[in-house]
Amino acid sequence: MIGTDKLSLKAGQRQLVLDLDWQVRQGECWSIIGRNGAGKSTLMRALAGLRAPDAGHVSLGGRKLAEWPLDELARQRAFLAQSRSDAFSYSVIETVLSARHPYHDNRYWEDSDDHAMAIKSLEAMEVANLATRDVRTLSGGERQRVAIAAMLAQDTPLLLLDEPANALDLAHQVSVMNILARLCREQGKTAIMIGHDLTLAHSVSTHALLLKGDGQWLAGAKADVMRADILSDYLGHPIEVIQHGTRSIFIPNEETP
Ligand SMILES: Nc1ncnc2c1ncn2[C@@H]1O[C@H](COP(=O)(O)OP(=O)(O)OP(=O)(O)O)[C@@H](O)[C@H]1O
Repeated sequence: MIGTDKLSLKAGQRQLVLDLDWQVRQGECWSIIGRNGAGKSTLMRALAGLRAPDAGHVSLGGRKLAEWPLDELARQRAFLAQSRSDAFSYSVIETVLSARHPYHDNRYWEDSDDHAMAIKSLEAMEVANLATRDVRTLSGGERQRVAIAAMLAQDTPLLLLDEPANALDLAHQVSVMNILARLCREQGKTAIMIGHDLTLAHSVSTHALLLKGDGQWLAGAKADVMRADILSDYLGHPIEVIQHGTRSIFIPNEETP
């Protein structure tokens, strides 16, 4: 589906990711995990084709990202950025409909398919009742759910999400993550998401990519990678995993004085 070949990413002189060889297959749901500044968003932007690699390359469907025409790429992947600012007065429904632009070819206006998809996505995110509201009047969590709805409305095979649970209350964190996991499981979508909640990441992901922030990385099935010893090393803080029925709960250990 998407993969990297000897991908290197730098921030100034700092090596964030070095020689990343990584394959993500259709239907998989990956979490990218690392401490602040480790390079997660930088990698996500490179996967979306919004940032050029410093070395190596990203491939989508066996073709280098740089070789994809932008309109075709827009129908393959949707990207949820970590933050957004709304400079203009748009309604919620207009915001979601504008995300359907890659399907318009030479057409200016949306058709009933676009409307149906937009409403379905807003309903899935439980914000259909806000359809006529100005996006600038929404709360942080409501705005985040509209942004995720806009992403779902694009109906792309690949979903790239930078901290989708940001600003969401507990119930919506769980429901949004479950929707993403279900899209992968039942519709064969592929999701790659960044998140800091290890318990939530473990419950919905099939795989994890850990970044240390100095170039080192580790990728694999969550059972192999999301282990207390490995996470403690990558996150620079002792972490304990507690089994609760079938669930794994990740808690940071108290530091001894
Ligand atoms: N244009 C830039 N110039 C210099 N440093 C940059 C630039 N852009 C990003 N960085 C640095 O690169 C590092 C990686 O940033 P990135 O946003 O990818 O981290 P992250 O893992 O997503 O962090 P967080 O968990 O805080 O969102 C950070 O230390 C950041 O300050």
